[in-house]
Amino acid sequence: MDLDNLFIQARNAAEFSYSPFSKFRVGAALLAEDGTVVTGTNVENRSFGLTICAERSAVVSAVTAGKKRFVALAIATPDSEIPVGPCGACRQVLSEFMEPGAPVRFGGSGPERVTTTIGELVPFDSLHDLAT
Ligand SMILES: O=c1ccn([C@H]2C[C@H](O)[C@@H](CO)O2)c(=O)[nH]1
Ligand SMILES: [Zn+2]
Repeated sequence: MDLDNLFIQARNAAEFSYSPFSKFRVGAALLAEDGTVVTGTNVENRSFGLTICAERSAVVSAVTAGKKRFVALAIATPDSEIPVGPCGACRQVLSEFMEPGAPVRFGGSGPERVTTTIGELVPFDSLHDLAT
C-alpha cells in the first residue's frame, strides 16, 4: 500500500462528505498495521461546533473495527486547490495511535502534495509514550 493509493482512497471518501454548511469536503484514509484501510469523511451539523472532521471520523471507525495502530494517513481536500493539513484537534487524536515517524500525505485538487510525518505535525509530543 503506497501513499498514492492511500490518497486515492481518501479522495474517494471525500465524495461521501456531509458538508452543506462549509461546502468543504474532506476525506481521510488510515492504513492500519494489519494492512487494511479505514476511511472517514467530515460530518457537519447545523450547530456548527458539533462538526466531526474526516480524520477523527476515520479514527473512530477504525477503533470501532478493532484497529488501534496506524502506519500511514492520507487526507484529501478536493475543494481546495492547495493542500490543507489536519486541524489541531485531529493531530492530537491521530498522534495517540501513530508512531511519530508514520507518514502523512495531504493534498487538494491541484497537483501539489505535502508528505510529512505525524511527528512533524505534533512536535514536542512528550506525552506520546503514555499511549499504548
Ligand atoms: O483537517 C480538516 C479541516 C477541516 N475539516 C472539515 C471540518 C468542516 O466540515 C470543514 C471546514 O472546516 O472541513 C476536516 O474534516 N479536516
Ligand atoms: Zn480536525
